[in-house]
Amino acid sequence: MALPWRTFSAVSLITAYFVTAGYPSQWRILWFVTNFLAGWAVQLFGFVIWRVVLWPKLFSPLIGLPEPSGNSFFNGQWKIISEKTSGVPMMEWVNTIPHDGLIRYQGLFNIERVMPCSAKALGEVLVTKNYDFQKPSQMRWGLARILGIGLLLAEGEEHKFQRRNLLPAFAFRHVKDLYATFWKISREGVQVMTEQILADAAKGPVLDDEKLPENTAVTEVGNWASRMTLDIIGVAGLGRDFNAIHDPNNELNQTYRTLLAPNKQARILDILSIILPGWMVAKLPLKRNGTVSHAADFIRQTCRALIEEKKTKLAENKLHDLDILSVALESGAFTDENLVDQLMTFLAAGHETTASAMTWAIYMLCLHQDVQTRLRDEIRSHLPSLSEDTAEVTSQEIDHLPYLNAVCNEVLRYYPPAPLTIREAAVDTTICDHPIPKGTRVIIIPNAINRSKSLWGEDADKFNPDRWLPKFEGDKGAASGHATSNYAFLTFLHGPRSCIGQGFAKAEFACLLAAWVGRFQFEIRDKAELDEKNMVIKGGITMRPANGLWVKATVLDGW
Ligand code: HEM
Repeated sequence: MALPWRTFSAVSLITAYFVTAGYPSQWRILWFVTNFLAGWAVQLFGFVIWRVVLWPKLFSPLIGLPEPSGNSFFNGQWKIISEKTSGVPMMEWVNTIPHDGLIRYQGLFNIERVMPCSAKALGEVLVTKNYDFQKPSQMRWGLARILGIGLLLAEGEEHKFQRRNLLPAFAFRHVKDLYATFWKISREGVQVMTEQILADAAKGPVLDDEKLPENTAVTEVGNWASRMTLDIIGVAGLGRDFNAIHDPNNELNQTYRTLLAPNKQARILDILSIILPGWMVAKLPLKRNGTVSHAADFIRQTCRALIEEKKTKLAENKLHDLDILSVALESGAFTDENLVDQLMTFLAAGHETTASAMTWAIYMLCLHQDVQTRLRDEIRSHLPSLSEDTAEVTSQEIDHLPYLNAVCNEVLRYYPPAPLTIREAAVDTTICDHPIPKGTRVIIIPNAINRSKSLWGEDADKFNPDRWLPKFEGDKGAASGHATSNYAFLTFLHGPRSCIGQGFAKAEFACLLAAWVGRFQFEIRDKAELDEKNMVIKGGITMRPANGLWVKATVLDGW
């Protein structure tokens, strides 16, 4: 729906030129400007009538696809979409609107969106016709400032090249050697968290006149999770300890917190980018644009310095590190600037997502105390105590804890950290034989698909880690949570644009969760949040509790 401002300007210029050609020279500039503006206004009016009314209501080939009822005349379902968390209205639509794999809905200015909902439709968009569907240029512009044009934002041949050359760094044979690092940093994080909780508990553990049990304090877990995942991606991804665990004021940590904090101006810029080109939005004189530029410069500089360090080591033949950057650097496939873009991508894509998963895991364990106890029993009886400073864990030990993996998978299904993602048809194409015109927005919504009853069964809406455990010897369905298709679990997407860091993230998440649950007992601070409907969620690229997740954490003895 981006405004064709170049065409409008060209047509207005040409029209104004010819219309005013015979005017006396003293009036000519005034009439030229008036004609130019009038030309723009007429075209804009025509464009709005065509795009907002005529196309979506009378001409679009998408008319006739199942859609939610109660559209507003000009803004479709925008009110409900903007009020609720990303993907939440679609969670209801996917289960209540009868469909053959596609649902159409309209957003702001009736812009049409298509949501693939069946395994066949998702398979076409994500795998067989993957390169027919690209990330919209407006979205790429916005994100490229913080992520660089790394793997996440590259398209077509450039994407294929980058993916091929980065895949070895994320292969299991490589990631399995990183488990020891994940465990070491998880243990370090839990030690610092333990000290803080015991210190707060010693100050007088009182919450709204309620006396807390011994060794218990109130803490916000999202912040701890972000600091630990930032240090993990630092060491295991880039070979640098950012020290965010020990220093909450660490500049990189603060930079990401500022970028990701809910912000009115950021929301305005997002909405403007629906109609204006990305570069124009980035130049608007708003404070938020300055903050983003400043943050992006700092992140870019940090990444550049890291690459310089590694290159020096490589030149001196001293590069034997296991981190992802070292493997990518040794491949020799990337220029320095391209590596900077990749690092910026790994930093952002690789820490907030796992921190979101950790936050939702703790929330779910607060709501399901039986799951928390059962998980702790498994962890304490199979993994070395955190007090053993030199104890290491291997991929074998972590990957063979059935309940730990079941809980991790169920959290990732139930609260996917990236709730939705957007594609745009780059050519006229089809999904499930239905024509999809070039430019159509296709919205892939893990938040909705992961809870689709037609794919998961009637209990799709229930948090139940047991669905990931075998029901009998040799039960192959356990690996996919007993869903009817692999496409039912969309948390990391599928196909050539699926999350390249999936194996890394799952291992990191399992290590962190095991260390936290082995050491602490968690209870929700605000009892109202025991009802999920009362949990206010901040949507966006990743999904988190809007006001943080505040819990009562008790340091437990004996492990
Ligand atoms: C629980 C944690 C994570 C989740 C839920 C997650 C989810 C996703 C999703 C949904 C995508 C596809 C986005 C799109 O195409 O619109 C993606 C892509 C990507 N992720 Fe992750 N991610 C996680 C962790 C990580 C980690 C730890 C790394 C790096 C170390 C990483 C690196 C990437 C990269 C580079 C891409 C782009 C892949 C491509 O386009 O070829 N992610 N991730």
